[in-house]
Amino acid sequence: MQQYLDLLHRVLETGTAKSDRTGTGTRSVFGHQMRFDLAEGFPLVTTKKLHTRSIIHELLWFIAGDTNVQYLRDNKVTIWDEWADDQGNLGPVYGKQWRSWQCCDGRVIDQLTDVVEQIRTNPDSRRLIVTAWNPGELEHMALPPCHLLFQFYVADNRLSCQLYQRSADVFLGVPFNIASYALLLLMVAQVTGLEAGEFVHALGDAHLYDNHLEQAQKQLSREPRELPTMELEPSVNSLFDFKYEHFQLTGYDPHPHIAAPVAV
Ligand SMILES: Nc1nc(=O)c2c([nH]1)NC[C@@H]1CN(c3ccc(C(=O)N[C@@H](CCC(=O)O)C(=O)O)cc3)CN21
Ligand SMILES: O=c1ccn([C@H]2C[C@H](O)[C@@H](COP(=O)(O)O)O2)c(=O)[nH]1
Repeated sequence: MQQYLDLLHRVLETGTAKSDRTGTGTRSVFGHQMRFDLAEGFPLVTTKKLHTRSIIHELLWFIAGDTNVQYLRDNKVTIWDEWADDQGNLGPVYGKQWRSWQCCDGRVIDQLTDVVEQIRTNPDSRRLIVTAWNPGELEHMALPPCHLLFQFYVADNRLSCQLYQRSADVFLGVPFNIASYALLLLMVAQVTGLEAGEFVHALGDAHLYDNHLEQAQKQLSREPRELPTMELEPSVNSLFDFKYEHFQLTGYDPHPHIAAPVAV
């Protein structure tokens, strides 16, 4: 995961001090690209231990179209708790926009179902896009989407995916985001009968919060290790049939976890 360490290094060395909505303060750079070839292994940060259970459950929860944290709580995933209201609702966040985007003429669009169908039937399309940035609904969301638009691309029987992330918490959020989209790419590749190609990650405001700087330095002092392998149950042929038990991670041997406070 040299790509990730390069990003940490760039933000630490060249980032501009910038205030932010949470009042924490950040070091920030604007515009960064990372590329991960899934043939080289599953891109899970090895310089600190990541909680893959949270990453998998969060992705299954997005794909199910769910926007209430109850499913996450039932599975002991707490990463969205700070943003939920007292009923556990987050408003029309990712799950709603991916699976049931509401049009003003009353139609409801299932972008995920549509994009999988388009990859199968029209793989050369340059419109293989899912977007969560719904300006008409932003004010009702607990947090406007950070990973807000992704595009698929098929060439040489390989499926690639590029994500645009407007705002990136480099220490806590980004390792989750990379693993989550790499997993989504593996899942969509399997159900469309393609090989997984590259995950391309484009960042807008890429920042380290001021209370994550020591933790970032600590990671940079560690030697990256070999990437693990993620295997999916091969009999699953619909994106909506994946369950937690269908994912098997092997060969993950990270350095110890590094705790950091999340900016709310
Ligand atoms: N400031 C901020 N950063 C984020 O990354 C973020 C938000 N806010 N708000 C919405 C979601 C929630 N996400 C989060 C929230 C918390 C962790 C976190 O605390 N991670 C710890 C513990 C992991 C766990 O409990 O599973 C970590 O060490 O990775 C990660 C992603 C990503 N998003
Ligand atoms: O998937 C995610 C979700 C959120 N983040 C981070 C990026 C920012 O630090 C905050 C959001 O604050 P804004 O003021 O709305 O930009 O959450 C992330 O990195 N990844």
